[in-house]
Amino acid sequence: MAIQDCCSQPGLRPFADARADMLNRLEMVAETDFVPLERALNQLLAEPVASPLDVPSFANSAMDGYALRAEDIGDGRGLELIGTSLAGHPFTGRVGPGQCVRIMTGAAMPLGADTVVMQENCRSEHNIITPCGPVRPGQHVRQAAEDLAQGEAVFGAGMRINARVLSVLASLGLEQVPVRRPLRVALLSTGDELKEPGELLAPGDIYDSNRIGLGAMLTRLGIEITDYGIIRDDPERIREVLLKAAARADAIITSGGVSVGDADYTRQVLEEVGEIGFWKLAIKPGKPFAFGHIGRCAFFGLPGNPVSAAVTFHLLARPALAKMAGERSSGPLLLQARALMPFRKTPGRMDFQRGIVAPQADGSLGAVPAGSQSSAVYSAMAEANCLLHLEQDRGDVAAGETVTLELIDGLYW
Ligand SMILES: Nc1nc2c(c(=O)[nH]1)N[C@H]1C(S)=C(S)[C@@H](COP(=O)(O)OP(=O)(O)OC[C@H]3O[C@@H](n4cnc5c(N)ncnc54)[C@H](O)[C@@H]3O)O[C@H]1N2
Ligand code: MOO
Repeated sequence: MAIQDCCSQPGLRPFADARADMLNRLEMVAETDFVPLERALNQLLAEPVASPLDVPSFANSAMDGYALRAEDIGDGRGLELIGTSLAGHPFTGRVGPGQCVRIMTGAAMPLGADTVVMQENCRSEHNIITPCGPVRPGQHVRQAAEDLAQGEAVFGAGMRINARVLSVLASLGLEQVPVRRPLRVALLSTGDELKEPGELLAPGDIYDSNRIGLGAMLTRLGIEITDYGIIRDDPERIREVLLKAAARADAIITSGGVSVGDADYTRQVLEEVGEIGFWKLAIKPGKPFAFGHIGRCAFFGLPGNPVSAAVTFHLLARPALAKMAGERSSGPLLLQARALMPFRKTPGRMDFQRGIVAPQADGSLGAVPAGSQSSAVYSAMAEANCLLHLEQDRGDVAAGETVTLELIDGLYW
């Protein structure tokens, strides 16, 4: 049975409460840019989009075959072939009684015709086409405005422009898209032990992995990053950089130096040059996460441990940035799965354990821990495809219990 440990630290802020408080203190940075379609990927729509045209704008065939009049079908008689309609080259005449037109997929329906029969279902002899088998009136015709009608609302403001949204915008013929001005985020790592990949490590050094990972996530969110690199554990230097960054960024994201160690200066400097909204949450990983402001610039101090940095980015900084950017988001889709193995959990902090979830033979979802749950072991995190949400006060999870999780595969990290 799990027991309350001596370090559960009462007074830590519960996750949901801190998150709501943080979101309340943030305002949207609403400026609009017009960008060409090719540069709109990953940006947020700044205005609602209504369709400027009917999509499709003309009735067209869904199959290669023959366009004809449904009323001519039924007596088994052949139809006279009077022309061809190709995609981009419509037939300009009219289909009259007893006539048909050869038509290709995407080609405009000729005047007079209302139905298409696939070529596989027709006999063709000396310019006479005889449909065989049953024909449903109107079959294989894509009607004008079947997808979108002119003036119809297509997307709301704040929609993220992914590849699918981008394709729809292109189908509307839009060349320029109104997008929210990308957020400007200053990114830095703190720590005397940090080296850039490629540099030689002195005893006690490690490579800075947080900044590259956080930068990748920010890039996927369409954010403009100013990279301040690795800042050594020197309060003067940290102060200088934070003030410089705050003067031009909408938000600053740091990693490291937010705990209680002798060289943990980040939070201390924040207190001097800005204000702390909160510090220390009842979450694992990520307990020492710090949120605040330097002037109008939001500040997110992520813990240095790599898993803690990534998880707090996802749970706290990401929704905060979404609010600031005016993104319409419905939050993570939480799923239920069966624990296939026990998960160790100490009551006191909400635990976002890294797991691997997969469908089982009976169709239900089953989850196992993705290796080590240490907040310093990022390789296990890279293996994971989900984050379990284990409530603050609960203890160990027994095999067979139902757990709540969110998928992380295929997102921006
Ligand atoms: N006495 C206590 N010690 C610690 C506590 C506590 O409550 N009392 N909290 C622990 C928890 S939980 C965390 S999380 C860490 C967070 O510490 P900091 O945010 O101050 O981070 P650092 O001390 O600077 O670094 C922690 C760890 O992460 C490594 N690191 C730092 N930056 C990077 C980077 N950019 N890339 C890769 N790895 C990085 C660093 O070398 C340390 O190993 O504090 C606990 N301690
Ligand atoms: O919260 Mo720390 O992030 O447990 O390692």
